[in-house]
Amino acid sequence: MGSITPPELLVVDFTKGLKPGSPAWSSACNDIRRGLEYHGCFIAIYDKISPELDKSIFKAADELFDLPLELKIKNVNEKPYHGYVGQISFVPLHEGLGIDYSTTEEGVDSFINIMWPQGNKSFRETSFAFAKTVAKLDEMVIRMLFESYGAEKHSESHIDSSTYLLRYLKYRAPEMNETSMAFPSHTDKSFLTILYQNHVSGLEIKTRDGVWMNVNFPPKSFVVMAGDACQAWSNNRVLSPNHKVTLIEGGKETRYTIALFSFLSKMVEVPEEFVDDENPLQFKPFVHVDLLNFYATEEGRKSQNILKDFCGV
Ligand SMILES: O=C(O)CCC(=O)C(=O)O
Ligand SMILES: [Fe+2]
Repeated sequence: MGSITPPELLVVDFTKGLKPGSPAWSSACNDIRRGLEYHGCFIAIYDKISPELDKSIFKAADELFDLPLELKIKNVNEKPYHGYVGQISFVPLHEGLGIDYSTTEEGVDSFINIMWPQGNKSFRETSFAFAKTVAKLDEMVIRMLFESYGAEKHSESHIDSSTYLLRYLKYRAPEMNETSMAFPSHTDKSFLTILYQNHVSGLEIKTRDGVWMNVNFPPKSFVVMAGDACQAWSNNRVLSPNHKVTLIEGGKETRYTIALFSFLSKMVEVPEEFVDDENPLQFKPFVHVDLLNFYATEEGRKSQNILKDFCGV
């Protein structure tokens, strides 16, 4: 696919009220699919985050990371990479916390009960509103991606079985002589990941040609990225791209990213639409959290091709 990779990330504009069946809808479906196949991600222009919510989500991030470490480490989850991450010697700039089931009141409340037992109304409302709003974008992308593969009959049950992990991610500016590598190269284990950043850039993705590309977020934009589960679902058509975060050396500002990761509570399996004589089935059905559990093992972490090693036919 190398030679036909477009040099820039595709941009899909969701602000024009895409009507299902309209020519603009079909062309957006096509761009979503091309974006996820070529680069494994695309830029979504989506204006449903109001200026107030934009302000309050980064204020919420400040407030959260300012909590004492003893409290932050209480953000634990039996699912790997869902809770507190930080204090890692080779990733010194990074800290993250996760709210599982963030589009449900119970999910947000159980996080708040640990961090602020006395309650925190503004953090609660901000996190919940942000997660719900971005989950709507996730749903739209799923519908459009499935439709572009003629697999639309599977989108409703997929959306019904999606759960959303909201992660607050912080990368402090490097000090003198400190690494500017803020988060090492990896692929996400989610189905989709949707990223929203403050004004500090740093995300890079690796193209199919193996070239690292800086990602710039235009105003009101998100990066929608495929995770390994989406690559498996698509029988390897979609790319789950390697990506990393690098801060500018000498930069003084903190990068915040608010990320929404979608996971499936039903089996991840390749729909029959992807399989024929020319495209034999490549992956066995699997339980999504088992992919995370595999990645948490030494074998999984060392794997150069996690899908093949975990669920390859
Ligand atoms: O901060 C970012 O832009 C990327 C975060 C990321 O890749 C992750 O948490 O998986
Ligand atoms: Fe990631």
